[in-house]
Amino acid sequence: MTDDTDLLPEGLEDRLPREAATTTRAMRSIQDVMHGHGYDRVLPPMIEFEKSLASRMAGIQSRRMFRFVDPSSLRMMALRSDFTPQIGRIAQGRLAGAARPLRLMYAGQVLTIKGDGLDPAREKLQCGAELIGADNVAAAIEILIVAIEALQAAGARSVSVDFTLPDLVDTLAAKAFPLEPGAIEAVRRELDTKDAGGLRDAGGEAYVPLIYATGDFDGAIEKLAAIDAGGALASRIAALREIAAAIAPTGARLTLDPSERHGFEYQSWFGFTLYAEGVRGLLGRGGTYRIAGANAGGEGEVATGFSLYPDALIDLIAQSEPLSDKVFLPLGHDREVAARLRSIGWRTAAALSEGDSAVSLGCSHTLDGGEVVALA
Ligand SMILES: N[C@@H](Cc1c[nH]c[nH+]1)C(=O)O
Repeated sequence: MTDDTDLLPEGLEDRLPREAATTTRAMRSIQDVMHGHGYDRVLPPMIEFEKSLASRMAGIQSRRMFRFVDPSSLRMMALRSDFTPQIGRIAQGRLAGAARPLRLMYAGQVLTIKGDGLDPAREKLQCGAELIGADNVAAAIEILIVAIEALQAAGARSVSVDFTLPDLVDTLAAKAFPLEPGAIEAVRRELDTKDAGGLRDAGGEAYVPLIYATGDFDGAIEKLAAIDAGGALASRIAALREIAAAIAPTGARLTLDPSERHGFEYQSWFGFTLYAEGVRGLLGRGGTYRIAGANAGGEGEVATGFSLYPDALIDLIAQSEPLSDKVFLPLGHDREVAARLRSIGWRTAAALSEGDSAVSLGCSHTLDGGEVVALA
């Protein structure tokens, strides 16, 4: 019998021991990589003022955040839907005086009111790293290498990286391919759907070749370079080539979709999406951006970072990860021997009554006269 009190709302779920064990292992592997590259972990709260989450970077929408009035302060609060604005707040707040570049990392859960596209999950694991004070090619290369290594350490196979230029339309519209102010949104929309006819109708004829500059990086970047935008894209193309060459040794497959902007709410000149073989949907996203703050100047402080969303990867690999061994401790066992076993890495499960056995407690081994013996 299941009654209402046993149900969870749509898009929320429990992870049972097997998946939870893989979650712990994968999150640890990811954090070990970020930590190894010099990133320090910070732990922001789950909830904060809506304003500070939504105003830190241009383009953030609080529409998808769970929001409510704080009964105590009577101010509008929100549950975090993304760690990055919180890291920005910390970097611009208590760590405003810390030396730059500042390397911070985070891991935890984020929540949104609605799932994203085909993915109904409203709560997700998110972990990532932010490099604050730099948004140049060197920063982009470091961030990408850390992200790819972290995914590989978590167990992802055949990682692929899709590059994008999040502010491409703004850059081109500024001079090379001018657009009526009212046409910019329409051109962005038609580029999203890759509709050449719609683009022409919206007055964006010059933007049509962008639709075809997609696919495998080497071919697509040639096509992008062939678009004569009066030099407006030259430095970006050179930067993308440099980044691609630098991350080639990771073995990740590279693609380019210069006008892709889904999920890139606040990124600036450089953005990327991460995928892996067998994993449905994206595994991560990142890029360059600016953080607003009283000390950051009118333009904001530059930064580069990435976020991983490892849930789908965990679901894929949990079934094939061996459960760790466990030693059954019979009634009356020697507690010192058991403590010594744990200190060298064994897990133990002790009998509480005569009825408990190695099998009923799910053990792989048993302690027999001071010796660890594998169950037949
Ligand atoms: N937080 C962004 C990715 C990102 C991190 N840093 C810069 N961009 C996201 O989840 O989409």
